Amino acid sequence: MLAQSQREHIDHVLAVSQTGAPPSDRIGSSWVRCIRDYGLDPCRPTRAHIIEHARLREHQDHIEEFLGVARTGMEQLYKRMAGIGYVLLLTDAHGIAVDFIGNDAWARELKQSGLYLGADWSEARAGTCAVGTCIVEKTPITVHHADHFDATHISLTCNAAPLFDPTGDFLGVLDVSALTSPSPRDSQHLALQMTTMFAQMVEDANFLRYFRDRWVLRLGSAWSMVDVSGEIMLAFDADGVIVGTNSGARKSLRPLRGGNDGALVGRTLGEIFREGMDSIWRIARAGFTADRTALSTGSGEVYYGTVVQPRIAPRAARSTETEAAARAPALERLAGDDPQMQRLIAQASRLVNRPVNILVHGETGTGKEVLAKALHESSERAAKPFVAVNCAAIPESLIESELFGYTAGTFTGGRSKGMRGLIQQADGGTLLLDEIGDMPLHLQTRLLRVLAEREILPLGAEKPIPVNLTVVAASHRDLRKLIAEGSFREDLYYRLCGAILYLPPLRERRDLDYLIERLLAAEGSELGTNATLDLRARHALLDYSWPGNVRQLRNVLRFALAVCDGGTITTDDLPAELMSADHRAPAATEGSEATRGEAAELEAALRRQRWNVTAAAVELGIARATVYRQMKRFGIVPPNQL
Ligand SMILES: Nc1ncnc2c1ncn2[C@@H]1O[C@H](COP(=O)(O)OP(=O)(O)OP(=O)(O)O)[C@@H](O)[C@H]1O
Repeated sequence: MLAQSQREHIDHVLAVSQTGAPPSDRIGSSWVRCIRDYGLDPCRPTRAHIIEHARLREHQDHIEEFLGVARTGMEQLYKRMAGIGYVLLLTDAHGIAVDFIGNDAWARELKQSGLYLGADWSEARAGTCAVGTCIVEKTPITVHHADHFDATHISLTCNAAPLFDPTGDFLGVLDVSALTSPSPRDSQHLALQMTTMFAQMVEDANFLRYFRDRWVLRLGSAWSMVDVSGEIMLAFDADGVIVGTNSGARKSLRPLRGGNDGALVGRTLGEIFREGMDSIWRIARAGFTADRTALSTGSGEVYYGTVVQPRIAPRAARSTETEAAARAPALERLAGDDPQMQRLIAQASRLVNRPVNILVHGETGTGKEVLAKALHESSERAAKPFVAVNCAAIPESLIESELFGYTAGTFTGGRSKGMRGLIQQADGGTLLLDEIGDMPLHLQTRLLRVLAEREILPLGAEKPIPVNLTVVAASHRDLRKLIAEGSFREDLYYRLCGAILYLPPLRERRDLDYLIERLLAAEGSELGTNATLDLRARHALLDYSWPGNVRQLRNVLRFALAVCDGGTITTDDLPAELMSADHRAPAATEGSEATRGEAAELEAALRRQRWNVTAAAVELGIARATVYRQMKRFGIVPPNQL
């Protein structure tokens, strides 16, 4: 039976929803959304929905590392709010309560009202509520008593503030709620302020954890408060380039020149503050005890700054000349005179021997493994092992034992003896995890532990074994997209990408000539022959769009060297594909985009099927002959034939 107050509430919601609400009325707009967009019916009040334990675990797993940081903040906040009857919820971006602190004495009532672990407070499920509406609006909000859409919730009062991750992506919501409260909305003013303040503190703690290997410039408008509550935080590298910003920085800072787009990452601190980099290094050197230096922005704001030092100090900033001298030959050899590659080599040189994990991103065949190897060879770990694991090539059922190893007796039959896993084999050196996007979710969790704890537990073992390695992960897929789809763990992504290196596709490189010469010499010496290209053949190579990137170029040259007559490669020695107008480099827009997609899809299927052409043909639903034809067209060669 509905109470009189609930019936009146339903009539009110229906009336507002029919007349509509101005956009400035966040509660009314949400009511309209509930009916029009989510098809919720105010006449059918529904109890809070608590998801089952296994699903809750999945939601928690996705933001495991963040949960640890948030918990500390929540405990501090709870100490202040418990005495006045509030409980705390932390939800993920979907509105699922992944952490909760409340008074056990009211556990039953809290669970019934949905102020509990596992409750689904998305707007689409629960109607207008602090968490759900905060997720839509992305600003702090109080949803008090009859502001709620669903008549079941009108005795609750809830205050919510959004949480963003260090790259500015929405992460979840901090919520402070009570089962009962005084009627005036104003009674919630302080609770909302506290919620917003602690959300900011949790976000900033997460930011400092994430950028613990970087310098972080903290700024505040009050001189004496900067150390304890820097409102603005900017993480930067040895060149003063901004690599991360907190919400405060994104809200308040703009570049001195060149626009209002607010994008700060990638710019230097000198482009934001009038004082330039020298002042900032002075603050960094001075440490906590010395005077804070004032920094002013383009809009005339003055902030006081302090610099948080990296956990392990990266090398000090270097001038461009010493930088060039410091470049390692193994990295230098990767490219000729191409601006994108030169930038990448400079960036990679700075990463050598730094305690950061590196993520290499690039299309298939662009040289991700070659780059990882060059990083390894340039490092002080060069004499130690370099182990490359292709996560897409190992069948899912074997990845775990291959990576982590197993003790004797774990398996029977051929594998009864026990084996050191690939991670352990890379101990002291570098582990390349190629096609990391293909790693199954449950192994991502185990890998995360290896990276966090620096130890592994082989299958069947009782005690973990310490490991010391540099991890380079590589992918041709957009990992952020995989995170959004739920197939890649966000916390693992953050662990892996201490730095991201983007390898350009071959069609964008201006050093094709250099690569042709290098590969021709390398392949020639391997085949015990040498040959030069005639003019037409060289033009054909230079004009082609190379959907299979450097790998395809290498295969084409190897083939040409093997078949050419009399030490000269002519167009007759090149695949017909290179002469077709479809693949001329200037036309490398939409058409070749599709072609590259095809090449990548074909290669991925072949890897999944361990280069069994028949199985790949079945998977793709095409004839075997077509697979062979396309392999030839894209220059895809099985590893054992390279
Ligand atoms: N800079 C380079 N110089 C010489 N050869 C290169 C270079 N980059 C790539 N190659 C050659 O191209 C081929 C593909 O390189 P690699 O395996 O590193 O690419 P990848 O991006 O890791 O490919 P995938 O995405 O398929 O794993 C290899 O045969 C490699 O030797």
